Amino acid sequence: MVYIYSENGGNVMDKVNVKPKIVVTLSADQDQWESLYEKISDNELYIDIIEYRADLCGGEKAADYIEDIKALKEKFSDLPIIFTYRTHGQGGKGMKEPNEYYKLNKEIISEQCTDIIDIELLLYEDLRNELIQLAKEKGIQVLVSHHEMEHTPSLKELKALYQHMQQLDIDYSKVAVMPEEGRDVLKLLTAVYETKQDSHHHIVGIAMGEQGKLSRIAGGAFGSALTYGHIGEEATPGQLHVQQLKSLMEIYQ
Ligand SMILES: O=C1C[C@@](O)(C(=O)O)C[C@@H](O)[C@@H]1O
Repeated sequence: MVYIYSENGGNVMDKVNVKPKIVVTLSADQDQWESLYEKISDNELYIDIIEYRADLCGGEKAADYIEDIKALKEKFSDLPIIFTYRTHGQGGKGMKEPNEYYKLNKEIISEQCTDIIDIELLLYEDLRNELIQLAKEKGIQVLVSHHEMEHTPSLKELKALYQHMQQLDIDYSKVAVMPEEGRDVLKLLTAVYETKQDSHHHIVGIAMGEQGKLSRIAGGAFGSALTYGHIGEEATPGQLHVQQLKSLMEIYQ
C-alpha cells in the first residue's frame, strides 16, 4: 500500500480522506448587514471561508457587490471569500442573462476583490473559458459548479460531469444534487470518491435536502473539500448551522 501525504496533513492510506473547509453562505438585504457582521463575528471560530451570494444580497450592479465584499474583507481579513452569483436555472435568484452574468463576473474578477470565483458549468463555453482565463491571470481561484435542484443523475452521469470539469484549468469542481432516496446520496459520494482518486482539483460534492445532510458532515471522508453551512437561515435545503456542522464533523478528525 502506498502512503500518500494527505490534505489532512498526515500520512494516510487513502488519498481521498480530506478535511473539508467550512464555507458560510451569506445572504442579506442591505439593511441587515450590521446584524450579519455580528453573526459572522460570533461564529468566526466555525468558519473557514465566506461565500458572498450576490443573487441573495439585494444589490443589482457589480459596484454594489464590490462595496459589500470590500467591507467584509476589511472586517474579516483572515477569511477568504467566494463570489457567487447563482442564476435562476441553477437554483439561485439571479435573473441575469448569460452575457450579463459574464459581464458581472468579469468586473468582479478585474477588481480582484474576491479570492475564489464560482462559475457555472452551463455558461456558454466561450464565455466560461474566458472568465476562467481572466481569473487565472488575476490570481483568483476558480470553482466551477453544477446544480441539479430536482433530482440526482445516475452515477455514470455524475462522473461524466466531474470528468468534464477535470478538463478545465480550474481549482475546484463542485456538483450539488437533490436526492430522492438514500441511494442518491451514495451515488453522489461515490462519484466524489472515484473522481478524487486521480484528480488534482479540489472536488466538492453536496447532496441537498434532509437526506443529503450526511454528505455535508461526512463528505470529507469521500474526498469532498468544502462543506457549506449557514449562520441564520439555510440558503439551500439541508444546510446546517456552522456551529453544529463543525461539531458533527469533529468525529472524523
Ligand atoms: O453550491 C453551493 C452549495 C449550496 O447549494 C448548498 O447546498 O449548500 C449553497 C450555495 O450557496 C453554494 O453556492
